[in-house]
Amino acid sequence: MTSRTDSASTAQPGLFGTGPQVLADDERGRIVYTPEFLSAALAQQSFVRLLADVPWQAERRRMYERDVAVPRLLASYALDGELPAPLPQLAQQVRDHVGAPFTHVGLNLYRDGRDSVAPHNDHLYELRPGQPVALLSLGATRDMVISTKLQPRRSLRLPLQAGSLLLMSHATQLHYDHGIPKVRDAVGPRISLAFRVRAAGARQARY
Ligand SMILES: O=C(O)CCC(=O)C(=O)O
Ligand SMILES: [Fe+2]
Repeated sequence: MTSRTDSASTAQPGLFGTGPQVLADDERGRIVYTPEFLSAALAQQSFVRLLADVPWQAERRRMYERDVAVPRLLASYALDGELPAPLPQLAQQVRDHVGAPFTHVGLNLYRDGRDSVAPHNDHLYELRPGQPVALLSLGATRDMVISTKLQPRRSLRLPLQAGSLLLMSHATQLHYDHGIPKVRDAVGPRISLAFRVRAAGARQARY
């Protein structure tokens, strides 16, 4: 059995264009990357405002019977409540583009290359069945690794650029893990916005 690591740039000849790039589209789900979803100016302004204005929280989680610091800062909002600028505008733009009734946004702040998110799928009990997750990236480019859970193995390493939107269908949360690995090289801060349709009665999202 061979294991294949596609660099998205070799797998997708059109990656350097600005239109949507379909990275996967089969029974294991659909993954679409849109590099310049936001204008460079809106991406930069949004990054600066959110970095300054969001009440970023450090959290600890219980893992393997130990309390460990989550290696990034977090915030989350219900989209029908009070939101710091420019979240309402960004949420509307994502909703209009994707056509999904997003209810919540989870924000991640990766302060530098030591911050990360371990490979995971988003918690299914918090997602309305059939609805996608949309990730908007701001600030420094960080790679996301997206790998199938089972054979046949497929793994993508995708640089998530400022202003890009990554759309993952609901099925991808069943069949793939995604994560942002730590990097050794100096890298500036990055913010991601994860738009989700919360299942009725779901408690606070963790991923
Ligand atoms: O920062 C990202 O782009 C990914 C974040 C993520 O996977 C999550 O919040 O569940
Ligand atoms: Fe996630």
